[in-house]
Amino acid sequence: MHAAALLPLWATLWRMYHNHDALSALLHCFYFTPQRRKAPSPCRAVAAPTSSTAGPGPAPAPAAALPGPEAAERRRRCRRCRRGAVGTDPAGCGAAMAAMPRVLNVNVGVLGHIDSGKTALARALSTTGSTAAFDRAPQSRARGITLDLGFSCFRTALPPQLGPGPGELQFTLVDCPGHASLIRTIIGGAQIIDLMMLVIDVTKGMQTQSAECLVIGQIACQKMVVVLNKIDLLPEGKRQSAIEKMTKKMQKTLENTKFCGCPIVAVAAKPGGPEAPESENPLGVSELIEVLKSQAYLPSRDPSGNFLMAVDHCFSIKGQGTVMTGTILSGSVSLGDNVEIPALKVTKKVKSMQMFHTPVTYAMQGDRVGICVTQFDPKLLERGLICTPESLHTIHAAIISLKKIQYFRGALQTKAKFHITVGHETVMGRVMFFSPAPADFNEEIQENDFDFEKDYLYQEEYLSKDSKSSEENKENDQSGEVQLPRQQWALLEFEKPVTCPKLCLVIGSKLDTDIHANTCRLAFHGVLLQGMEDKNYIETFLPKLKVYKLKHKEGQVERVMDDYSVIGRSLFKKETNIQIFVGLKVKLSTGEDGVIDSGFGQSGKFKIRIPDGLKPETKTLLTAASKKKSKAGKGDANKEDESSKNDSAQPVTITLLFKRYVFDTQKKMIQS
Ligand SMILES: Nc1nc2c(ncn2[C@@H]2O[C@H](COP(=O)(O)OP(=O)(O)OP(=O)(O)O)[C@@H](O)[C@H]2O)c(=O)[nH]1
Ligand SMILES: [Mg+2]
Repeated sequence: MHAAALLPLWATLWRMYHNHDALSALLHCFYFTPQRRKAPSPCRAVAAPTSSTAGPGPAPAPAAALPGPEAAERRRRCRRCRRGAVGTDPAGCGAAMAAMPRVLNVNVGVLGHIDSGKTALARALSTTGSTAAFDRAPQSRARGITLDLGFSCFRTALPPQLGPGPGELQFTLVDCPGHASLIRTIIGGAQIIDLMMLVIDVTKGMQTQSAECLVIGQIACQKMVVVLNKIDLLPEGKRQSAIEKMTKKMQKTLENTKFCGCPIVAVAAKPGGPEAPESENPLGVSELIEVLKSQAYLPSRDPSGNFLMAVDHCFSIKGQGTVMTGTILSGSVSLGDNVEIPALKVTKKVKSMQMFHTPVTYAMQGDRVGICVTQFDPKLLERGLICTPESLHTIHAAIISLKKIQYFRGALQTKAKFHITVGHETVMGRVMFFSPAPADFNEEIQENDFDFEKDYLYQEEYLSKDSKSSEENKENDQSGEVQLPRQQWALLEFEKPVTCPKLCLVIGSKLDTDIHANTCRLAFHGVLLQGMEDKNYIETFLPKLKVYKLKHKEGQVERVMDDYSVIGRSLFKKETNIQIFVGLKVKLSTGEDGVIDSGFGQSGKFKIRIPDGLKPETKTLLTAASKKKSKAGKGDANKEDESSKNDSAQPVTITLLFKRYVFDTQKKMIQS
């Protein structure tokens, strides 16, 4: 056909390209299933999420139903992706995107004990690696271990569970270090993954850091695949039976975890070890890829909220600017947006972006993206967070909701210091644990809120089945059962301020424990509910926190004064200012209610008023005791003192109960 004859057709297609509805109509004819073909124009009614990043969460509202600015924003985004950025559909134009070859991205963490072969496995699986992947950094090479997160990827065809249509699935592998001292980096890595591979050296089985990685996975990750590596080291004749034995062992280990029943795959990522030639083919890798495909899911992604990205690499490109690569943890980012580097208090405009080596104008939660800015020295930021300006807060203290990690052997005691990972930073911090008031032990868990109106009970230690106060509680409980609250909290006070998003993950650990001790260093995990930005939070913020200690004092009735008053002792010290206790209610062991009336004498004794009067039997009891005492004391002045010191000699005890709020500057005593 003559080229000139093609011109009208080309002009039509060009017009269609600039007319969203017409283009989708054309694409529908080629690609869509009958059900989808019925979908209305994508700009007016948004189809179910279909992009690389949209998840199975609630379907977005039709743009028409949205308030003015939001609908306008949708249309604006639609125009952008129509320009052809593959896999960048920001939930605005689902139908058009569904027709394009999609690239779905799933982030897979590679975690495990040191030397289990994580990097070898990442290398065996990947087709592309970032500059720092596969231990290419000089420091890593010199030490022969992974020192930082390494990123690499490979692509496969879309597995059936990820929907119909043309497309590819990209697995981004996040190779974590295994060395115990690098656990902070491992925690950071685990927070950006959707799926975890726990690499186990098949000749060794679970090791200390495999267990720690499993704990981190339980906290931060939804799905897991166990990879038994180095099967080439098993004697060929016994290989299969050894693999089966280890598989059973692992199944048992995982029985009580959320990964119970997860797939277990045997491989040799680098048969023959370091000296073997590169040409030696890994074993079991294609089976592993099939298992990974079967486990892949569309993680729930949300473009709303503030933009936050974990930057793992920063470099300059001559003539372009500085590129920061990383994973978007929340929200979304568009060309021209301002982003802040909070650690440096610097704000820059996004000049260009790339995803999967393709220029894009928009990216959202879960995407791996390179963001280019100008006039920024890459040496200033090797790793860290970037975000919507002023969306992160720098805090000196925080209230978190927390749970003890069951494998942590020590007690969690108030005033103890822990290494606290808040989001992506780790600092030392002191903790104070508190629980609901006993009447509220069974209250529903408040996931993302903290109620400052309520009263909370101070705890010397986190309450668990084996904690000291639980033991006491068990003794006092008639059924002998430990009563534990459904939710507990802690106040964290940091040694230096940390910058973090709201509601971020918090992990408390004892990283100073000997790394050769076979013990879990991770102590608790939780969610940050309230950060305190004011440096003077002790004066300005803490008084709002109504955590109380329950004070319990006991003394004895010394003698009866009259039908409506008794003298008490042994409740206060000689030097106590009894005046501040005047008016507080007490209870006698014989059942009468009393009120502290005044001090009595100089030795800490006091007078109690009994508004309803003493019972006759109490009077008899006390009079008999006084007679006995005075008989015993006759002729020996010291003996009265002796007997008054002997508590069991006194038949009637006095109990004083009151609350004192820990952060009340006036130290008021409160009784209900
Ligand atoms: N024989 C054999 N050796 C392997 C295999 N996979 C890894 N290795 C060797 O095990 C050693 C450790 O491998 P790496 O991949 O660096 O282990 P790693 O888990 O990444 O180590 P860290 O990141 O430092 O914790 C290297 O000498 C590898 O060559 C395997 O399948 N078979
Ligand atoms: Mg490694």
